[in-house]
Amino acid sequence: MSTPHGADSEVGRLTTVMLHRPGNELKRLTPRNNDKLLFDGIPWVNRAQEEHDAFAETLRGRGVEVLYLSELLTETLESELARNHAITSALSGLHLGDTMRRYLATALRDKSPVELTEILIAGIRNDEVRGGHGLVTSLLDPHDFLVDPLPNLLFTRDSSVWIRDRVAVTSLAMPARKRETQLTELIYTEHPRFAGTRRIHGWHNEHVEGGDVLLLAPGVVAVGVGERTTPAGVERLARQVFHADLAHTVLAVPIAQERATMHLDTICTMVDVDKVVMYPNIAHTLEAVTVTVADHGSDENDLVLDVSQHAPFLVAAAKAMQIDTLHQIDTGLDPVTAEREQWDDGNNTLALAPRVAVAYERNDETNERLEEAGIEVVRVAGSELGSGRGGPRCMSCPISRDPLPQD
Ligand SMILES: NC(=O)NCCC[C@H](N)C(=O)O
Repeated sequence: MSTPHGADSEVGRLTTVMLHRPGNELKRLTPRNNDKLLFDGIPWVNRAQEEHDAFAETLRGRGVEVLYLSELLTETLESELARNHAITSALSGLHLGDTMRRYLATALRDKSPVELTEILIAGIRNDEVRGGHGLVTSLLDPHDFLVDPLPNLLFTRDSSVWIRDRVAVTSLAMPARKRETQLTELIYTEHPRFAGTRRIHGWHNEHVEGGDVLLLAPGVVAVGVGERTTPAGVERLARQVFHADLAHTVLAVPIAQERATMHLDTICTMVDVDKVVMYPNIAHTLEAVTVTVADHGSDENDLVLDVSQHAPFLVAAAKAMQIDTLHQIDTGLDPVTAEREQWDDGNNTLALAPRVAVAYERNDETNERLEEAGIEVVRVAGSELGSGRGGPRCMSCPISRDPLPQD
């Protein structure tokens, strides 16, 4: 029997989370490729691992079961079907050519689940391959990747998101991250722990990234629309959650298409049932479009959506959540500190329960604001982890949260 999983809020007591401990994929980053691979610097890998281990230990210390994506993947790859599937998808890139694709397919089939996991995550560089040489490899640079490394797998938030008892495998927008969802989809499809889990969305659908999806309250889902999640992505997700009866309201929240605000959770996260920590420099201009069901129709595509005018985000959110006010706690102190701490993921907190949130220790002012508002701040180090531009929420995919207590 598989364990029931799922979450219907951002702040219900966190019981199980999926993390990815950064590994050799981070050692692939160089000053030549870090922009393309979506890192703002070259992390010191050992220190990043220490910081990540401390983060995981903090969660365990609070009673959270920590699952590692790489361990789930290795267990998944015990199945020959899953192994073949993983190899075929990893080698589907059109840059490989038939000669190298054939060579790698044969070579990878001989690898153990542990070795294959490592290769799927850390990638393969042209100069690391002994056979299969031909036209393509002689024209590629020795440092070019035949299979791209996945340094952003660290941010498990983005490649899948649980909405009630369903998991949405997302569809990542940036080329450097596309392969991540091949792995999450495989885990959720083939790993025995997730047997029987029903899925929505998928990597072949319109772009939706987990960092844009906030479960504001049971039945209310906010979705940022900007650099990553597209307008068509939020429409697809809305159709699916309404059709599966996972929510009654979706709030589509336009955010600036910039790196600093790549996901909704870079500017706003929940720390209590009625409190968000939010970037004040945009708080007053942030808007939302409220989407509900006008007619369920006979299937997902036939469902008719009711779409409101744009309204202030905090007002639209409170209305959908049926609360008087969604309170805002500001990032930083003054606009410049706020900008610095927003960049360093001051907004990107991970709630462990109502009024308990994990945050990067470096964001002194934001953490003080949170404490003044009655939030327990569980501080973790992120000097190296932060170079990928993600904080505690980005680095965690909640697999189970307790339902919120009824009052
Ligand atoms: N939810 C998040 O904001 N995730 C952080 C993703 C950072 C990663 N380097 C990226 O650019 O996609």
